[in-house]
Amino acid sequence: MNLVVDIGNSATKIAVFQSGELIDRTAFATKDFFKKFPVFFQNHPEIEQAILSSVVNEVPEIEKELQKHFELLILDQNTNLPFYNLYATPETLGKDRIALMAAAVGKYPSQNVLVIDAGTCITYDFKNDREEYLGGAISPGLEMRFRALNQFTSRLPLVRADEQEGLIGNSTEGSIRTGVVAGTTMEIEGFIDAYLSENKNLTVILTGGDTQILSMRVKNSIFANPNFLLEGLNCILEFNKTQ
Ligand SMILES: Nc1ncnc2c1ncn2[C@@H]1O[C@H](COP(=O)(O)OP(=O)(O)O)[C@@H](O)[C@H]1O
Ligand SMILES: CC(C)(COP(=O)(O)O)[C@@H](O)C(=O)NCCC(=O)O
Repeated sequence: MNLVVDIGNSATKIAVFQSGELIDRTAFATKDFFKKFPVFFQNHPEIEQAILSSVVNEVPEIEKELQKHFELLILDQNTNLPFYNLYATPETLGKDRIALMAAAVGKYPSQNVLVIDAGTCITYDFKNDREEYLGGAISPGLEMRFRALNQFTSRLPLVRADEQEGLIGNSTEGSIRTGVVAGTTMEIEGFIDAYLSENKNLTVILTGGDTQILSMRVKNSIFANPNFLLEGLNCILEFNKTQ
């Protein structure tokens, strides 16, 4: 059994995989790790190996805690990967983006794949049918857009996404929701259309904390999979067992 740990900028996600299948997962604020992890671990004493991916700066205490219990692979720029990394600055590439590309290779080998991760930021990552990772894009996530409008103005309230928003917002809150949620949806559709125009056979995955709200709105054909990153971490762990 494998444990995978993904520390993002908003939340920590942990999951257990058995024979390639995700059998349990949980998510919590990273500051609660030492409260939440022991409870989760108690239910899975069979875990032997673990992988950790983090995009936040300091997690030595979490690393130590995991190393106490498991053989731990810390994902970094030197980890063996099942794809060719052509990013110009691999040393600064987010570990979460590496995991997403590993999932793309593991689940869609020999295909062009665009992975859109709607988390704190929205990342776009592309690998081609020769298993080459080329890069993509980084833009602000939904929560970040809502908070930026509130923080950088005097009069705009902090708004949250709601069930739906129209094309024409007819109130301050409605206008913000349209700008943020419909605007992000159009951004995503625009990126997908642009990638499609250059890559005829393209598989598109949407993942991250805002998968649900955005997958309901995006018109293009996509696979919504909120666990894609966790699955990629498991692929990397398995890949390194066989090296
Ligand atoms: N209950 C929730 N708590 C925090 N964020 C949430 C929640 N539900 C949805 N979200 C959205 O999910 C995003 C975080 O997604 P996630 O994939 O966990 O991000 P990260 O990997 O960057 O930590 C937030 O920016 C927010 O828009
Ligand atoms: C772009 C990110 C902040 C996304 O983080 P997330 O929204 O998943 O928490 C992260 O992948 C990161 O810190 N990247 C480093 C820069 C790069 O990938 O080039």
